[in-house]
Amino acid sequence: MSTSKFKTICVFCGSNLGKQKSYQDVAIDLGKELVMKNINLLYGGGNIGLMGLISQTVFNGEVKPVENMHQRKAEMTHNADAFIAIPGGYGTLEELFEVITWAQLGIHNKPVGLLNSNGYYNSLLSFIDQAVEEGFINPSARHIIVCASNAKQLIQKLEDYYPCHEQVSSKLNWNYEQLEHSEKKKCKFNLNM
Ligand SMILES: C/C(=C\CNc1ncnc2c1ncn2[C@@H]1O[C@H](COP(=O)(O)O)[C@@H](O)[C@H]1O)CO
Repeated sequence: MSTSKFKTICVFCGSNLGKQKSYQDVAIDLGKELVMKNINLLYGGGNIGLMGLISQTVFNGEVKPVENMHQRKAEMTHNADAFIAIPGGYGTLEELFEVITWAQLGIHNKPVGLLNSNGYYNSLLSFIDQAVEEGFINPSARHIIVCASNAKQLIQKLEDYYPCHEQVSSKLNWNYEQLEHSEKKKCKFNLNM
């Protein structure tokens, strides 16, 4: 069993299974990768859809009852070392954008990964690029999202990204352009820019 920089990763994922088997495969693959790297899974708590699949793959773990959605999200954000979104619907998107927004505001400095299985998130990523082009998303904040098409690669990227991420967010509140040259170089490498 290998180890990771992350003790706990929070996964946002669909309460539906999706129409293609590849979406189910990605939930199972991510679950296996977490087990292999000895990383705890934190997730919404439902036993349906991709949520159910990933939790069955990882464990029959502790269930912590919460009062409401807000408390659940606060617990998830507080207790995770990193976040990963896999395919899902409105709930998944809402959770993903919330942690991105909080990273942008400097509320947390935990890495955020997007598991773009089967190109599921291609159109979302194109939209975000358009929002950057149109001046609504800061180019430095575009790089809050770390993408990969498989679980192993994504966790590796998030681990590589970790020190650089802390540098960017704590020193400069995500203003990449103001980084020292040496820091920029390191970020370019880590963020695949
Ligand atoms: C209470 C039960 C099922 C109700 N469904 C959910 N339970 C827990 N978490 C959920 C549930 N539905 C959505 N979520 C959260 O949103 C994400 C999935 O939403 P999507 O719209 O399907 O993308 C997921 O990450 C959850 O955190 C009985 O178990």
